[in-house]
Amino acid sequence: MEASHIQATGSALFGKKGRSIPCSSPSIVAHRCRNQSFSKILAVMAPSRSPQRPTSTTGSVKHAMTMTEKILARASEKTKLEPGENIWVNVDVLMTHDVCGPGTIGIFKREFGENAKVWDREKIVIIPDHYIFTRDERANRNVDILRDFCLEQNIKYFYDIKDLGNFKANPDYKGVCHVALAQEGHCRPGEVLLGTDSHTCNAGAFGQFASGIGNTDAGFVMGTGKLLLKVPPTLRFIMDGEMPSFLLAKDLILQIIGEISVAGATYKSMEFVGSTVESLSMEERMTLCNMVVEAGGKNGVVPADETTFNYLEDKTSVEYQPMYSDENARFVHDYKFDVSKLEPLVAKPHSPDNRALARECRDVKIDRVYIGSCTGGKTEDFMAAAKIFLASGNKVKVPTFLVPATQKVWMDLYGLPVPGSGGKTCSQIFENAGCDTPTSPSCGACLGGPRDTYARMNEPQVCVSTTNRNFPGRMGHKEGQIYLASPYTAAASALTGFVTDPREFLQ
Ligand SMILES: CC(C)[C@H](C(=O)O)[C@@H](O)C(=O)O
Repeated sequence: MEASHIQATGSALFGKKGRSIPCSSPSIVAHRCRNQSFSKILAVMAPSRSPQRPTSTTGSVKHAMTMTEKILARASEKTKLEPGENIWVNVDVLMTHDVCGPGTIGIFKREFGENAKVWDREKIVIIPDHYIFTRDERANRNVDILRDFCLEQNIKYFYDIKDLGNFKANPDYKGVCHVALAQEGHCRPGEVLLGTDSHTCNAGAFGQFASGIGNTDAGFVMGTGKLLLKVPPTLRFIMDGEMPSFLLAKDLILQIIGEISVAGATYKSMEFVGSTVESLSMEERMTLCNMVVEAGGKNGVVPADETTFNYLEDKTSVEYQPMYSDENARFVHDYKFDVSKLEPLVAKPHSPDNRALARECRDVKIDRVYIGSCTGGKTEDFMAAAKIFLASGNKVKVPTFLVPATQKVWMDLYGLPVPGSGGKTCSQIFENAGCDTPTSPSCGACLGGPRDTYARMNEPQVCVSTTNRNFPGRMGHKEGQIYLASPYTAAASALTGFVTDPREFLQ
């Protein structure tokens, strides 16, 4: 098979329990390596910036490729390809949710027939998450349509919710699809994940090619497992320098989008490298990749490393093969950042590239704070907010809404001790600070939703939010004003009632 050339020197297979199998000759080496320790193999494999690291290359090294190109080459059974080429890609995972699932299913049935079977019942992941806790009948019906379809097709991964009154009574229910995909082990290096949601790019944090697609494309994938894709050229973002204690990945991506604009990466891959990126946790890498689409990017990728493999260790038993850019791969442009010099940022209304320093917006009086969504509703996002509340010891001055992304995040808020708090959980710290009680996990008011959605902006208010978009009307009211910010900045702003630089509380 042509694709085996891509697996040459320095690439590796990872499988059950995180074992890596360098595959310069896959079958032979896989066997030989079984006795090596995990850490020893990683020393050869992990994409450290040391010059000794062998880059993964194509069979011939004559045709250097970026990691995105390599993933797409493998998925299209080619040895090489060029940006701009149209290729048929074999999809590893297709994700859909309650907003786009019914449309996708409708197209699948129309094009393939009422009695057609999906291409692979184990590769389709269906996650109700958007408009869940609402009395809106059409929204409720969307979830029913997903349930009927999953039953009919015997879909293996359907994270259902039936009891809307108590999310905990639904053990299968997860919450926000992008976070659930990661937590449930569907994000794997070297694979192709397509989803009917623009923030599907979130999974690029795992070194996966992950991109949002429309319902028509998704209907086609559902029937065939394939999609015609144009190979994107790659922009590289090199982030070096020690990350100051008052910054989070949200600041990094707001910095980038402010730099290149909301159209700056249109139909391009964004590859994030550098010592700062390597130092980020998986959740922080997700925040970085999640907002790639806000710069127009087709996908974002972080090279998989020990942090990735450790995260995946207890989450998947599927074998995967990380891909890494060749040393002489072609990048359209390199953007370099000294992260040690950056400051906390916000994106002012009404565009994610309307960048400003948080400290320069101290005169902006706010009405509320929202912490949640695929971008800013993960466990570490809440831990960060709790750190600020703990440091201040004061109460919030504006209503502060907390929407955990998933059921697991919700449990973490009630179960994990916040470092340096003497054993307090996030939920206790939030209660002491006077925040609203963390609500049921879902996309919540990130994109407005039906009028009865928790924390929806039904008035023309000003909100500091850890979400991803601040377009007019995004969180409800069309005259609402949204300042996108990190969880640090959001918590600091909640404490003062103005847009606030978190250094006011962290130093
Ligand atoms: C509903 C869905 C199609 C949409 C998206 O694709 O991004 C939503 O998740 C959003 O964040 O705006």
